[in-house]
Amino acid sequence: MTFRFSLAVAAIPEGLPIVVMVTLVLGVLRMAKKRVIVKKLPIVETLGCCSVLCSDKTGTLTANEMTVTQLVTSDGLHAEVSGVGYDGQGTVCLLPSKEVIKEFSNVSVGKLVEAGCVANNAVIRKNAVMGQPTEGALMALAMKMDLSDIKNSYVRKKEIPFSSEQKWMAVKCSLKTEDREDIYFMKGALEEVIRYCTMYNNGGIPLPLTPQQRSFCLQEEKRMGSLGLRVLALASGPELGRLTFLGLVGIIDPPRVGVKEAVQVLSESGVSVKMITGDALETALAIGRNIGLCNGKLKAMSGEEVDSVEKGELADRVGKVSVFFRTSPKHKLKIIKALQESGAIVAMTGDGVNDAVALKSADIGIAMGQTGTDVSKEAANMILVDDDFSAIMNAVEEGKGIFYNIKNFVRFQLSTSISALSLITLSTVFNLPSPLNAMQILWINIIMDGPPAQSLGVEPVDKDTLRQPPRSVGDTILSRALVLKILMSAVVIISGTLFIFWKEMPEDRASTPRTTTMTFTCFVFFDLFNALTCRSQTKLIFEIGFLGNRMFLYSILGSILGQLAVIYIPPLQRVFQTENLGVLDLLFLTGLASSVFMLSELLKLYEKHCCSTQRVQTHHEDV
Ligand SMILES: Nc1ncnc2c1ncn2[C@@H]1O[C@H](COP(=O)(O)OP(=O)(O)OP(=O)(O)O)[C@@H](O)[C@H]1O
Ligand SMILES: [Mn+2]
Repeated sequence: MTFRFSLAVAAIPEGLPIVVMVTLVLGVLRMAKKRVIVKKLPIVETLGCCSVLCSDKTGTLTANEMTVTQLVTSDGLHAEVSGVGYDGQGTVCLLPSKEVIKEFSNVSVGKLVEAGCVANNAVIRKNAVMGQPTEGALMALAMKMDLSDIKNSYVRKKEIPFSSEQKWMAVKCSLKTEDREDIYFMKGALEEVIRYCTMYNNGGIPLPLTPQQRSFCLQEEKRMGSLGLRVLALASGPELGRLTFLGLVGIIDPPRVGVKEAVQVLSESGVSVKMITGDALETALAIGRNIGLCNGKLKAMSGEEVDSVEKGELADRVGKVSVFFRTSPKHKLKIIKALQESGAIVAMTGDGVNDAVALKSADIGIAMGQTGTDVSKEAANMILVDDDFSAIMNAVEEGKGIFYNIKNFVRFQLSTSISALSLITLSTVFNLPSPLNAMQILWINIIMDGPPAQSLGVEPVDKDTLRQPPRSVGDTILSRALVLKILMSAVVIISGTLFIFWKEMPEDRASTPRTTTMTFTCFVFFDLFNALTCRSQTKLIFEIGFLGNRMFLYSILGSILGQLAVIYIPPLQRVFQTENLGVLDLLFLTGLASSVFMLSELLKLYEKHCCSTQRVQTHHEDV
């Protein structure tokens, strides 16, 4: 009865859920050290399957530190703006004359900057922006022209707030001093703003907006956009739909440091990075090239196009596109859904309220800890504490590593339990005395589920594994190759142990303490050698190093000492029904048990050799 019971205990891999849990938790802790907060445990593992990373541009790929660097008025004056930051240092110079402009010394530039300052909700205090950085940049521009106080000479009567769908905002004001009619100030994407305009400003005098004038504006917008600038159009007038177009400002927003490298590493490890932005085509392309998206071979798609394409067809097309521009939150969601439909596991990074829906529906939603909005952090299941985009790379590697470690663990555990089970089944079937007694099986079970097994879960994972392409979600842990390897190890362990059992069996076929002690120790040694080779699926022990996993060393050492205690300490001898073994016995058992290790290492060598010749062959075919 006890025997059957211990058998059942041994056969159930109780350690599996624990090791999965422990491995995931340790992964989460390691990621926290790299400044990534994971809100749900299983996300860590999902990261290893991530094949597409969609990213919002502003604030994620770029620093969200916006500065106006140039402007064009509707009557064709160009000016450049110097100085960064929000302390009002810097000047606005007309080109090409380099004439410095202050206040309304140039009416057209003055009106343009005034509109940007009045249609604005940002406040600059102590050299820092409170509000949207885009608006902060326009405030800083006004400060450079000594125009920032002009906002106070108006009373605001109404605001039509900005939204990502609408892509513009406007305010309705009247001058405090005079009792004149109301005036609207509007800012936003050029194609939206210009729809509300009938006139354009020419040196302070409104003239009808001709098609030539429109095309001039579009051309200027493209020119600024291709420099990677975010372009905003400005207008003012007595009524929406009867506005006077004032001009364009170009706002620079530098890419974050390390983004370019991170994009490259991610692409090399099989994660394709895509940008989804609300900005215009040229801006998106310029930034995309700048950060090395898709090696500069960019294919773009607009939000409108996303809407117009049939649902099924969209899934086929989104995979090839790497830049989505002029998108609204609705489009972001559609793109994510289409990518998922095409079989991709999608991660999405974003910082804004407008990214929240997409973050929620992506398989992995990633928010920015410093600059991100609370809504985006709430919707995400992972947060980059320092807004460091390259931390995603570490997180993906962590995800791959964890799957790999769990696989090693499963291999070890299954081969042990299959061996123990078969040994006992065989001896029962052939009516032999039991090779292991109940206590011994329980001891084996402790090794199988306990420290040596658990420490496989914390094996440091080598770079080669991490650079492998993301696995598909359909991949099972127990692939055919793995099952074969497990069976092979089991066969070696069973035959070795049975051999010892047979060799140590006295003539009368009644097993003595020496028989079981030898068999028992043999099995335990086999198990420890098996654990050693299970530390890696592909690498030889010399490549990963004997000392690479400290936890593993300690637990193996502990197991060996434990085993010796069980054999040599009298009270334990009584419990385990063991007796002293000679040094030669131990050496012999060690030699025999190492065979399972040798065999599996040889198999790794062979596989390596095969792989490399195969690679050479395919390489030749490529040529
Ligand atoms: N405060 C604002 N007022 C008026 N228009 C704005 C403002 N902020 C942005 N825009 C316009 O709306 C467009 C979309 O901005 P939005 O912030 O929605 O982009 P997004 O989708 O978050 O993309 P990304 O963060 O990648 O730039 C911008 O290209 C710009 O033309
Ligand atoms: Mn954004």
